[in-house]
Amino acid sequence: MSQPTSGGFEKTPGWLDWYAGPSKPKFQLPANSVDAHCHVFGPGDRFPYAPERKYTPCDASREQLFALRNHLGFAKNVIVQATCHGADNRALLDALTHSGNRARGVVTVKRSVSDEELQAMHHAGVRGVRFNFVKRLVDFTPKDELMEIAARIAPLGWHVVIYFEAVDLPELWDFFTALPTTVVVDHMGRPDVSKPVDGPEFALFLKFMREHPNVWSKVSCPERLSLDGPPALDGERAPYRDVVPFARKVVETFPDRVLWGTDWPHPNLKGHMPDDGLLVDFIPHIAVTPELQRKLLVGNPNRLYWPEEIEGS
Ligand SMILES: O=C(O)/C=C(\CC(=O)C(=O)O)C(=O)O
Repeated sequence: MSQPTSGGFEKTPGWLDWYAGPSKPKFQLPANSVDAHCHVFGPGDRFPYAPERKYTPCDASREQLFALRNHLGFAKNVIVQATCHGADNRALLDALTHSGNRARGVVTVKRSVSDEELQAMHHAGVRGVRFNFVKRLVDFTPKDELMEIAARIAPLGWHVVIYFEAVDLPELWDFFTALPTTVVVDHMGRPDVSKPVDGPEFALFLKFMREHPNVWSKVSCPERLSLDGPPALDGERAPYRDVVPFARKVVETFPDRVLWGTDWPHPNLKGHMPDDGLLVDFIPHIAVTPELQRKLLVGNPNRLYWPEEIEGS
């Protein structure tokens, strides 16, 4: 079924819509599990896509996200601002305020954001800002602007989410290691999984995490990182084998600093659109014991995004 893009927008040619009718996962998520990386897109007629965007997606509303959450068995979501909405966080904030305290957010802001706006975002459930360094997705923002934003959100107890590709880590190292907050890396810093897991490129990423205890990683997006699949489709029980050693290494080396998310609605995939139920079934391949699974899906995300519930318990 083709998904619409409302508001007079036209999807980027070749756009793959999110997968309607995902399977029910066989892996039963532990109680209070968090999908810690997902997005909402529009709908374009209510929340227009940003003029500076590099792609136009199909709509993916909060109602559809929350239906997927319930279908897969997650209790909560962390909604991350995607670049197609630029620094206009209204779709995300609308989703948070309609989540019944079951969603937190990570926004994109400019240095012109006011303290009052930051406070209002905090009240809505925002707990982080995202700095995106993937060149096909964003125009360059000067590092001094980003550092200024990091300094302003630090007193709110927020963290910084960073998105970059593995080859760019050396150049970004000094900036990342100077950030004054918890730092959460999207998708393990996008390793090139054709390279060895014990080779120098991934060793640098592991060193980044080992030497900086404030750095966390999402071990998400095997469907984005995999080079030879097979895709999580048509009941495939062992997808994305080439990503498993990388994600397992991070989960087992840093069990208290890893997060997992679906990345629904999976922007910019080219080859296939995964069945999100089968993506959940990927989790036990990378977190192989119940204890690792509980940390990845429950303990870590709740500590970062809902600490008040843990303190109050
Ligand atoms: O969904 C993701 O995490 C990855 C994205 C999209 C994105 O980050 C964005 O648009 O902000 C990608 O690699 O195209």
